[in-house]
Amino acid sequence: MWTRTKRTKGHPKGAPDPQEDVSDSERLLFGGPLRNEAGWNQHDGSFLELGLRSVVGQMPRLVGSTIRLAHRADPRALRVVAAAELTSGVVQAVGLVAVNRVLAHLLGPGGTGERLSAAVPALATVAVAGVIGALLRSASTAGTGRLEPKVFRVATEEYLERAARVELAAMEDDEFHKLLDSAQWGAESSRQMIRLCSSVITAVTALVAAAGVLTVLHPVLLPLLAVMTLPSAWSALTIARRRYVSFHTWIQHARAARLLKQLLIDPQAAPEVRVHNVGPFLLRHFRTMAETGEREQTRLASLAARTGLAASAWTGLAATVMYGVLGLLLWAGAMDLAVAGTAVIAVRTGSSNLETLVIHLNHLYEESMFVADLDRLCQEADRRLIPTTGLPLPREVRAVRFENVTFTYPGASTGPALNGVDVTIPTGRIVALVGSNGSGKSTLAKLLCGLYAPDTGRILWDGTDVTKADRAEVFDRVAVVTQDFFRWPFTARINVAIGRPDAPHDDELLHSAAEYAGAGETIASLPRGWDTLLARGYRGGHQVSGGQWQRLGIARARHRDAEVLVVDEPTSALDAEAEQRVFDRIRNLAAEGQTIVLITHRLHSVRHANHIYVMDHGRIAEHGTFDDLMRLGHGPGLFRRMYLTQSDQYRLDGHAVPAQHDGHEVGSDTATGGEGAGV
Ligand SMILES: Nc1ncnc2c1ncn2[C@@H]1O[C@H](COP(=O)(O)OP(=O)(O)OP(=O)(O)O)[C@@H](O)[C@H]1O
Repeated sequence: MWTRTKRTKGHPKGAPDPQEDVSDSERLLFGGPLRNEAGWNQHDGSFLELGLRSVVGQMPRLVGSTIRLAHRADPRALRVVAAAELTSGVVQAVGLVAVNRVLAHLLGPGGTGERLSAAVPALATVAVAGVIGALLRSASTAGTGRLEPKVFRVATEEYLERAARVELAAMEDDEFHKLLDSAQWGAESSRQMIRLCSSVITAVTALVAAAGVLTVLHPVLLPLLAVMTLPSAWSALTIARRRYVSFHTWIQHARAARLLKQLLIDPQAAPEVRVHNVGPFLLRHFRTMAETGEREQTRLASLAARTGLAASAWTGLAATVMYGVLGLLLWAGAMDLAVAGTAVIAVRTGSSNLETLVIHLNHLYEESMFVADLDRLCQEADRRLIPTTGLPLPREVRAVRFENVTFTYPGASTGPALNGVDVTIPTGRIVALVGSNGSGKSTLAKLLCGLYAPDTGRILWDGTDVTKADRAEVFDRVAVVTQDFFRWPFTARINVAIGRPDAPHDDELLHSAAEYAGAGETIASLPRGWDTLLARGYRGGHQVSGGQWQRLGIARARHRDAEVLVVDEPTSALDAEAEQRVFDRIRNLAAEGQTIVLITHRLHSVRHANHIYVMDHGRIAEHGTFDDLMRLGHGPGLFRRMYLTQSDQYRLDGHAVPAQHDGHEVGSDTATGGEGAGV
C-alpha cells in the first residue's frame, strides 16, 4: 500500500519529507503526492524558523491586526475588554501586596490578637481586590463574548469578498488555492485570538504584579522564576510550530480526503456510485488516505510526548533549585520567614501565571499563524484583484476584434490555447466558432468575456483595448450560456434572475425570458412554480432534467440582455423541437441587433451565421460564410470535410439528408430535425 521514494533534496531539517510515504490512492486518484513543497520555499522564513525570537518578533504585528479587526467589528466592546483586563491586572498586584502585608503582620512580633487586628485592613484590601477582580473578569467575559462572533464575521467577509473578486486565473492557480484553503481558518483563528489576547493580558498583568513583588522581596527570585518557566515555553512553542508546519504540508491531502468523503454523499454522483458500485472503491481510497493522515498525527503525538517529557524534567530541576535557594536564604538569615512565605505565594502565583501565559501565548501563536495566512491571502488577493478602474467602452460598438491574439493558460504545459488568432465579431451579426475538441473555441469566448487577458496581441472593442478597459463594463456587455453553465442551488426564479443579480425582480421580464428559452412550460410544471427550490437534498427541493436546466440557463442569459450573447454548445441537451426553437430565436435576436457568438459542433446549425471561423490547434484554420467554406478550393477545406463527414453520418443514421450544395447534398432546416436546426 505504501510507496517510499527517496528523500527530497533540500527539504527542511526535522520536517516530514513531502515525498515520503505516498499512498497508492494519492498516486492513482490524484496523480502523485499531495504534499505541499512549494509552500516550504514560499514561507521558509516565516514558519520554519519560528523560534521564540521570531514569535516575539511577529506576534505584535499579528495581535495588532486582530485588534484592528476587533476595532472594526465593535470598538465599544473592544474598549470594555481592554479596560477590564488592564484594571484587573492592577487589582491583582494590589491584592498580592496586601497578602504580603497580611503575612508580615501575622508573622511579626506581638500577641496573636494584636497581630490579627493589625492584619485586618490588609485582609479587607485582599477581599475588596477579590470582589473587584471578579466583577472585572465578568465584564471582560461579556465583552469578549460580544466581540468574538463579530470579529469572525468581519474576517470571513474579508476573505470571501476577496475570493469573489480575484481574477479567474488566480482561482485556477493551485498555489493561490492552497492559500485560500489555509486562510479560511484565519477567520476562526481571529475569533479565538480575541479570547486569547484577553487571557494573555490578564496573565501578563498578573505576572508583572508577581514579578514586581518578587523583585522587591529578593533580587534572586525573579531569574529563578524565569528559569522555572522557560522549559514549558520552549516545549509549547516547539509543538505548535510542528503542528502548523504539518498542517501546511498536508492541507491538499486533507482537502482530497474530504473530496472523497463528499463524493460518497453527493446527489449528483449518487446514481453512478450505485450502478457502477463506486462506493466501496471510494471508501477504500478514503480509508487509505485517512490512514496516511493518521500516521502523520501519530508522528506529531509521539514527538509532542518526547518534547513534553524533556520540558517536565527541566522544570522539575529548576523548581528544586528554586526551593533550595529559598531554604539557603532562610538558613543563612538573608530572608525572614514572612518574606519567604510571600515569596512562596508569589512564586506559585507567578509560575502558574507564567504557565498560563505560555499556554495562551502558545495558542495565540498557533492561531496567529492562521491569521497570518489570512493576512497573506488578503495581500496576495489584492495583487490579483480584477481592476475596478479603466477606460470606458464606446457606447455603440461596431465590432470586437481579436488581433493576433496568443494566450496560454497559466501553468499549462501543453502550449498556447490560442495562437495568433484574428477574429472580427461585428455588432448585430452571428459569428460561429467551430472546430475539433480542444481547438480553442471556449478559450476564445472566455477572452471575449474579459475572463483572461491575451499574452500578446489585442482585443479591441472598436478602438478600446480590453486590457485597458473598465472590466466591469466588459462583463456588463456580455452574457454567456454554456453547456455546463452553473446550476444555482436556489429557486427557479433566482436561477433566471441571477442573470442580472442587482436588478429588481420583475416577474414580467422573468416570464418573457422563460418563454424565449422555452422554459415557460417547465416553470409551470414545477410544484411551486417560480418558487420551487432546484436543489435535491433540501426540504422541498426538486430535480429538473438536463434539458430543462438548459432552458433555464438560456432564459438566464436572455434575461441578462447583454449586447454580446455567447452561446457555447447551448442545445446539446435539448430535444429536436426545442433546439429548433432556440436557434430560430437566436437568429431573431441577431435580427434585433444583438451580437451572437455561437460555438457548436453541429455544423448544420451554423449555415446562416454571417461569419464562420474554423479553429484548429489554437489557430484560425479558415473563415468565411457557409457557402465560402463549402466551395471547393477555398482554404484547406477543413470545414467542408467535417461537414461532409457529419452529413454522411446522418445519412447512415437514417436522418434526412442535407440538400444540394456545391455538388453535395445539404438538407433543409426543418427536414433535418434536431441535427439540422440551422441558425
Ligand atoms: N482552465 C484551463 N486551464 C488550462 N488549460 C485549459 C483550460 N481550459 C482549457 N484548457 C486547454 O486549452 C485548450 C483549448 O481548450 P478549449 O476549451 O478552448 O477548447 P474547445 O475548442 O472549446 O474544446 P471543446 O470543443 O471540447 O469544448 C485545450 O488544450 C485545453 O486542454
